[in-house]
Amino acid sequence: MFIIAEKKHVKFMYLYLKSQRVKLCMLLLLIAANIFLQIYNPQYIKAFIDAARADEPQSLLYRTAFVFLLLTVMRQGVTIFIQYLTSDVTWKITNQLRIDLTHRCLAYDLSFHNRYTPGEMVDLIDGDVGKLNNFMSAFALKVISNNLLIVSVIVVIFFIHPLIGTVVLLFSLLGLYVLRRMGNFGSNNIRNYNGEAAKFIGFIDERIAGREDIRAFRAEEHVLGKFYTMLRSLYTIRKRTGFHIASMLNVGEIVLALIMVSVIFTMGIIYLNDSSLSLGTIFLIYFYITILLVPFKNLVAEVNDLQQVNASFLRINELLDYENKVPDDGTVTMKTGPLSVGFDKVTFRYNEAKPALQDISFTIPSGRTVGIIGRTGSGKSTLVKLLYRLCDAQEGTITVNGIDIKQLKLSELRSHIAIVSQNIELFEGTLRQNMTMFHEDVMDEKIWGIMDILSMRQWLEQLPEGLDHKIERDGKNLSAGEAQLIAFARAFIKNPGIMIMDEATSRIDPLTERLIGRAIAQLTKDRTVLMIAHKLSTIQSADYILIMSGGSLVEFDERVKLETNPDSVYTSLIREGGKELA
Ligand SMILES: Nc1ncnc2c1ncn2[C@@H]1O[C@H](COP(=O)(O)OP(=O)(O)OP(=O)(O)O)[C@@H](O)[C@H]1O
Repeated sequence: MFIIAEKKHVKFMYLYLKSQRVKLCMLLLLIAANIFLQIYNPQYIKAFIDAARADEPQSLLYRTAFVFLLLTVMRQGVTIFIQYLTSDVTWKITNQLRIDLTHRCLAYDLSFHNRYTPGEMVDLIDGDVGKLNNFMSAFALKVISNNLLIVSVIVVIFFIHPLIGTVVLLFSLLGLYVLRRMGNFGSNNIRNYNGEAAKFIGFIDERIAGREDIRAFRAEEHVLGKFYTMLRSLYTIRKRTGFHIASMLNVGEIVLALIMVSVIFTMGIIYLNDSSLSLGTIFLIYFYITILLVPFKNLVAEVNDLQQVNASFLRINELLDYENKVPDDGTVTMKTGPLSVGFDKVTFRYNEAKPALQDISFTIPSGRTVGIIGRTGSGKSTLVKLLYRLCDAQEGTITVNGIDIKQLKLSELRSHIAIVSQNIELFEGTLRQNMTMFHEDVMDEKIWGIMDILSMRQWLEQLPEGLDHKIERDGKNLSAGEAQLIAFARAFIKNPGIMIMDEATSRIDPLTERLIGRAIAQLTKDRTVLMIAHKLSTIQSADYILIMSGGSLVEFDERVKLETNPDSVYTSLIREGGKELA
């Protein structure tokens, strides 16, 4: 009845609290000891006052005062230990939650990533979990202690004087009822605020990442205008929320004041006058009621915290409950080496709009290279996204080595595929870590061998720290071409059965492109390769040609056959001198 936390929070926390049950039991024992000391200690004040009024020997007074002090110090010791244990447990739990959320963000499909910007995800994993951490740290100390303390104090007052106990109980119930009602009221406001705040962070994140284009195309005015509009909307919601919190705190204070006035000043004076209670006992009741006021005030503040945390809970739950459209329930494994790839009547839509891919069917035999061409937006990248299951097709089947890719565990499928694209992501770390993607078991000799194939030895040798060369965040201290060569090195190290090259040489100058032509030939040897290209010259030695247009497959056949067929789209492209397709 007194507990203000909601059932779903308790259930959610239980899932994470389970792993810390031993420490939690210790925590509960310590809280009980703390409350016992808090309730028991004032008895020595009563004993002291009554002994002083009864002219008891001074030694008894000293002894009573000493025990009171000793118990007070003990209580402080227990409180410090509770605080230590609480933060230890909550950090462990919330760190686990952070790991779970990050893991899910990485695992979720493309439509999830369409919905959340990176900034929003950061705000959720860091901001919302941080709020949860603060709440959970306070939970043991405030919610559990306060509720237990309220119950204990009321029970003790009841034993001292049943009528005063009943009045205190009634006021407490009224106060808690009001708090509960108000608690449900504000969480929508706070949820709105948090959602808008996350969007705002996402907006700043995106615009700062694009600062070079913003400056180059003089879009500062638009950015500042949007910044201002978003801040205004945040301010309006915050003002509404602030008013709600302030009014709630005031109502709490009024209820508390009512208890004070009616119980202590009225009833206390009456019973003192008719001598049915001693001064020590009246002081004891006064002391207990002042103890009671503290948890009450805390609970008022807690309702506010709880609203904040309720909104965070909702957002975290939304992320945890997201139905991943790429379920990872396959079990089949595959041999290593080149693997055939088949699409059978595949249709895929990103949203309700026109399908990005429609009724696509083709088979690439293992170890062969297919050059994929088509105009911008024709669906080439979507094709490969489906192959490594960034999203799943709504219709049709995709197979690798004759196995439906949904029957393979995601990690198994992806371990057989490497991608070299024009947008390589580099991470803060060493060159070695960026090439091996943090796999520490890759030997340096292997990396140097790959550098030779990519004609990068000279470049690497002139770096003072060699493979330990520090790459700055986003690879800022590398040129776009160097970054792309690192992407090639990654693919060589992974040594996959299927290679995807999405405009892989677009950022490399023609001389380097020629130099690494040999490397590409080696990289594509004994593998199945899907090579997306905008230039016909890039795919002139491919085994197969696949031409896309508006999400449909226009042509798929062996290159040699298409070249000798005067009616093929491929030959017409060559005839038109269509070296550039996009
Ligand atoms: N994440 C996404 N959400 C919604 N629609 C998308 C998404 N990615 C691509 N599309 C749409 O799907 C269609 C095919 O896009 P896709 O990126 O596959 O084309 P592409 O042939 O690879 O183009 P390009 O040569 O420019 O890279 C386009 O109309 C595009 O607008």
